[in-house]
Amino acid sequence: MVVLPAMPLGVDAPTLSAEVIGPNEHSEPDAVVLNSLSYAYAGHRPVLSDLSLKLPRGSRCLLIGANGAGKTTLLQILAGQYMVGKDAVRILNRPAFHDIQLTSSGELSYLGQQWRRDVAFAGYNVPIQGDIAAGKMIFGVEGVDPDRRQKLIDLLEINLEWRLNKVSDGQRRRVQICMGLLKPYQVLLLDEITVDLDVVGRLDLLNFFVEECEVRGATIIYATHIFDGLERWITHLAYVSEGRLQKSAPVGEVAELQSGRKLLRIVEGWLRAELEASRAREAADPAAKAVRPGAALPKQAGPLMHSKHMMFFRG
Ligand SMILES: Nc1ncnc2c1ncn2[C@@H]1O[C@H](COP(=O)(O)OP(=O)(O)OP(=O)(O)O)[C@@H](O)[C@H]1O
Repeated sequence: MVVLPAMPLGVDAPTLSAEVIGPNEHSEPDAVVLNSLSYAYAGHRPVLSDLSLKLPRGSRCLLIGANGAGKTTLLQILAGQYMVGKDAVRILNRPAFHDIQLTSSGELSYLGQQWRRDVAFAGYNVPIQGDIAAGKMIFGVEGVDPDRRQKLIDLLEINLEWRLNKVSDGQRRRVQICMGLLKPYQVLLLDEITVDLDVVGRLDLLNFFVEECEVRGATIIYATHIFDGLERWITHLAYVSEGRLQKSAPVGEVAELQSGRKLLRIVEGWLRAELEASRAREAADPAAKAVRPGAALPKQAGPLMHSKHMMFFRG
């Protein structure tokens, strides 16, 4: 079945002409599955508790939560950087941590905080502060489809002569994004990657992601605090609060999102309600602060530490 693409951001009419595929149109297993995932850092209370989620291929999921809610932690777990049970996190029906091929092949790509300092590509991190030409970095990646590479260079308006130690933050970020997208990933995890881009660059990139999902069936999870232009971009939403997934659903099933209100205002309402509830709880019982998700455990509370979860980190 052919499904018309979502209307690209910033333009008035659909521009994709290729045959496209929407979420749920594939017979393959879900691209991302969480089964009662819980996670605690060493010496801390669980930051994530009992998270379950299913994202079909082709979906674009917005990951929402207040500062410290656990978005980065969740993306890093999905990226296979922390060891969790083989069934707790399945990417393309494979265990995220244990199946090293997922990242080394580029099928699973994570553009996150470490990546904002370096370039993470197919599991390797390359420092990006040196006096290197953008073209040398981009063309240095082997096994890349030349058409895809040129498309990304054009899309991101990259000048191949740029010296990476002498460009602006936004220009450097464009090169990083290009590097991260060169291989045709199946699952892409984005942690606040568009903060430095100007509005046109950001909207063009978001439209490119729509095409990636609808034409290739790629799946994207995007954690951000910038909601401009995302109302028509997202297909699914996941809201993390108090260590749990408070909402996770296709956008069509989230009543507030059908109201026509700006996403910014809707999320503001959720986060303000969360903050007020937390303040009220802690005013009634000051000890509640000590049991917040992710709070440090008292030193003598060794038996509570979930140390078997925390011994392995793949940076
Ligand atoms: N290495 C660590 N050791 C212990 N606690 C950590 C570690 N990294 C993060 N945390 C804690 O885990 C919680 C979740 O952090 P995380 O970075 O995942 O949140 P976030 O939702 O991405 O926040 P933000 O929106 O500010 O980026 C926070 O309380 C944080 O202090």
